[in-house]
This record gives sequence, structure tokens and C-alpha cells, in this order.
Amino acid sequence: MAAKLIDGKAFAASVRERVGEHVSRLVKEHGIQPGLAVVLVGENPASEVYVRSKGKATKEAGMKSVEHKLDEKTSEADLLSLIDELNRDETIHGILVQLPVPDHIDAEKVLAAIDPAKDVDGFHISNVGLLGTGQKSMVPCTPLGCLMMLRDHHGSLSGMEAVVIGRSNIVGKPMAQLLLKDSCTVTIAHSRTKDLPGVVRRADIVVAAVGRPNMVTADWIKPGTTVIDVGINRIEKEGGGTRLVGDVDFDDVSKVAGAITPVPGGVGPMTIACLLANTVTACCRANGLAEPEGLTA
Ligand SMILES: Nc1nc(=O)c2c([nH]1)NC[C@@H]1CN(c3ccc(C(=O)N[C@@H](CCC(=O)O)C(=O)O)cc3)C=[N+]21
Repeated sequence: MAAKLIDGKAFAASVRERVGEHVSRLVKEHGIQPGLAVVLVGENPASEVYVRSKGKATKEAGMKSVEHKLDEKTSEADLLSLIDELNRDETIHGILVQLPVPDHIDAEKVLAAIDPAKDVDGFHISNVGLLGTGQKSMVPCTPLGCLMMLRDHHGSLSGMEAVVIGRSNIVGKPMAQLLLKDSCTVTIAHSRTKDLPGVVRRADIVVAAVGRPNMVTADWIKPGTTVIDVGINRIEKEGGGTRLVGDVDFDDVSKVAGAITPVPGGVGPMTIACLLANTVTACCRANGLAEPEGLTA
């Protein structure tokens, strides 16, 4: 393997440690404990795994962790009134409503109901607008985690050619905004992009966020490129069982890339670490205190 492995799991551990240090300072010096509320509607095994590991990490960092598990049939009105309650709860600094929500609930309405200052997912339209205009905002956790790894690996990203594959509101678009803010030349590619391999071959940085297992292969990658794999796809293993793979064919691409994140152990753990970081950031802003350094965009 030629590429350097970017160890998201180890990096996430260091981020969580820095978050923990900031939390203990907030508790000791100001008597404030950051609090995160996670709301899960309905049963989705994958979501439950994520919610559990998030709750564990939150407590390990010394924060208050609250979980609201609502029945699949919960009405939109009931969910909105819970959000209203959390918005007004001074012990809660971050609110995350696990997506997707059941079909009878309008996700956009739910996201719009969250106090933007507590929107640790960065999905509220106000935060989207602030990020898009280069202002201080809450930044979505997955793109923030990717940015931290890229900055750590490269130092400055200025002038680099970045191709983001995928145009979702939760990863592709905010990722592009962050790369642009760090002065990359940014292309957002997607399923209708003409000559996708050709476009990706121009990149110094590739962020793959499409949800198609092993789609990106070595012939798409310019030698030395940094490849960030956001995909988390569960596929059938030969001989039974399942395993997680990314959107990038890791074994193939690592032969030519300069650096690459694995799946699992790459972007996923960074997403959780950034959720904690965002909660501390939100808590500091709510209390007019200095924000933790290096944990925001
Ligand atoms: N409002 C909202 N915000 C989210 O951030 C959000 C969401 N909804 N809905 C679901 C997705 C999914 N997600 C993951 C985070 C970490 C891992 C993670 O840590 N994965 C491990 C592997 C876990 C395993 O083995 O299953 C890894 O990549 O190494 C996975 C998935 C956040 N999401």
C-alpha cells in the first residue's frame, strides 16, 4: 500500500479528549455542564447503534446526555412540542433529531423548529445560510470531521483542487462550502456528472459521499491525491454475514492515492467527535464564553 492511512478513529479520540478537557474547565470554572439531547423517532437498528455510541461518547467527555426515544407513530405535533421544550431547557445546549424521521413527519419542518443556536447538526436553514455566506454558524458534523482530517494532513488547503462526489444537504453541499472557505477550487460532482472519472482525476482532494459501495476505483485517482471516504455501506459478505465498506474501493485506491481514510474507522468516528465538539461550541456561545480552539471550522 502506497497511501498514508488517515486514522479517523485515533484522530477522533484526540478530538474527544480535547472536548473533555474543555468540558471539565467549563464545569470547574463556570459551573456549566454542556448538555446534548438526541431524539430518535421509530426503530431503525442502524440509528440505534449510532445513538448508543453517541450517548456513550457524550458521557465519557463529561457532558450531560439525554435520549428521547419516541414511538414510530408519534405525531409531528408531539415531536414539535418536544423540540420546543428542549429549545427552552437551559441545561440542553445541543439538539439532534436523528434522520430519517418516519414518512408522516415533515423533516424540514422539524429541523426548522430547532433553535439554530442549539442545532449541533448544522441542518437548520439559518445555519446553512450562515455557512454559505462565510459567517459563524453551526457546521454539520460529518463535513467538519472531514475538514479537520484534511487540515491536519495538509496544513493549508489553499489553491488545492477539490472534488466532492455527492450533493446532499448533509454532506456534499456543506463540505463544498467548507473547502471553498479554505480556498480550494471546488467541484461538486454527482450521478449526472458527465465523465465522472475524468472530473475526479483532476482532484488533489476527493471527498466521496454518494452511498454506492466501492464506486471510486484507482483509475479515477490522480497519483498522490488525498481521498476521504464518507460512505458507510453494509454489504453481504461471501459466506454469510455483512461488512461495512465505503464509497471508495479501498484496496485498489490505496495503491495510487497519497492518503486515504478507511471504512470503518475513518469519517464515522470523526462525525461523533464533531457532534461533541459542536455541543461544547454551542454551550460556550450560549454563555458568552471563549470557544474551544481547533474544534470549529
Ligand atoms: N440528525 C442526524 N445526524 C447524524 O449525524 C446522523 C443521522 N441523523 N442519522 C444517521 C447518520 C449516520 N451517522 C453515523 C455516525 C457515525 C458512524 C460511525 O461511527 N461508524 C463507524 C462504524 C460503526 C459500525 O460498525 O456500524 C465507523 O465508520 O467506523 C456511523 C454513522 C450519523 N448520522
